[in-house]
Amino acid sequence: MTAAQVVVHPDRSILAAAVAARLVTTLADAQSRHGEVHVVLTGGSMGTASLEALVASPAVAAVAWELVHLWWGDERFVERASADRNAEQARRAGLGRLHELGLPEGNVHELPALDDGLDLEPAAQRYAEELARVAQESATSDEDGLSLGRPGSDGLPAFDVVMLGVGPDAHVASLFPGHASLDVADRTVVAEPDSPKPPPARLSLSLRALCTADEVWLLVAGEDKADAVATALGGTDVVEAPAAGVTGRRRTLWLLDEEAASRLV
Ligand SMILES: O=C1O[C@H](COP(=O)(O)O)[C@@H](O)[C@H](O)[C@H]1O
Repeated sequence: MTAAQVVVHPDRSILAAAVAARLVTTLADAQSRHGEVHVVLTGGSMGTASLEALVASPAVAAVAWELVHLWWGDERFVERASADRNAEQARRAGLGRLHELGLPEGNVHELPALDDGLDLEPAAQRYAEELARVAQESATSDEDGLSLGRPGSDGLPAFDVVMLGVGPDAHVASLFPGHASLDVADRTVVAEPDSPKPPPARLSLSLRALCTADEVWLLVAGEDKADAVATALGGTDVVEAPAAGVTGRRRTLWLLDEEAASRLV
């Protein structure tokens, strides 16, 4: 477990630009060490704003997008084309630009949607299988004995960066305060049938899965999140503030705007 580091930016648009710049640098750096990289995206206000800033930045072309895999930390279990879906919001934020730069369609790993014809639990299982399949492939050597990427652990690819938004109730991904999904330690993907924030049916990476990343970045802007930030960083229990329980193996970064940081002491 790593101690949290806090970086505060003046406002949400500078925060989004700073996240985009940090992502480009972190991925280019990671690629110089091990080629293939795995990033977990977040939905929500800051996830979308950061993606918009990323695709608008000339520096985005510094990443070898053909070697990037994108995952989602959580998803709303609604129809694929619904504007409620984090993946659809990412498409609307300009994900297509990354495909123009070489990101293969097959490297964008969306969580299952309602119209895939699965119930919630089997849908969670299907994403767990997708994670395990790609983890296995990444660890496999080609004919020259070179592996494409790094071996992951426990059915997961080696996540370089996990990005997470934080709700006003201190939820992350679709892990909500007091919910049973927080206790799941034996699965990488959990089903949440009763989210207090609509829509109710959701899928989420488990807390254990999120914490396998090299770097976890919590992206938070706005005065309405100030209490959640202060509570999570103040040492509150994970059951009360799920955001308090997510840490990266090498780094845990809280990237805030001044409003979100306003109640930190
Ligand atoms: O429901 C969700 O909420 C969080 C935070 O969203 P925000 O709009 O309040 O920033 C988000 O990170 C998560 O992915 C999403 O499903």
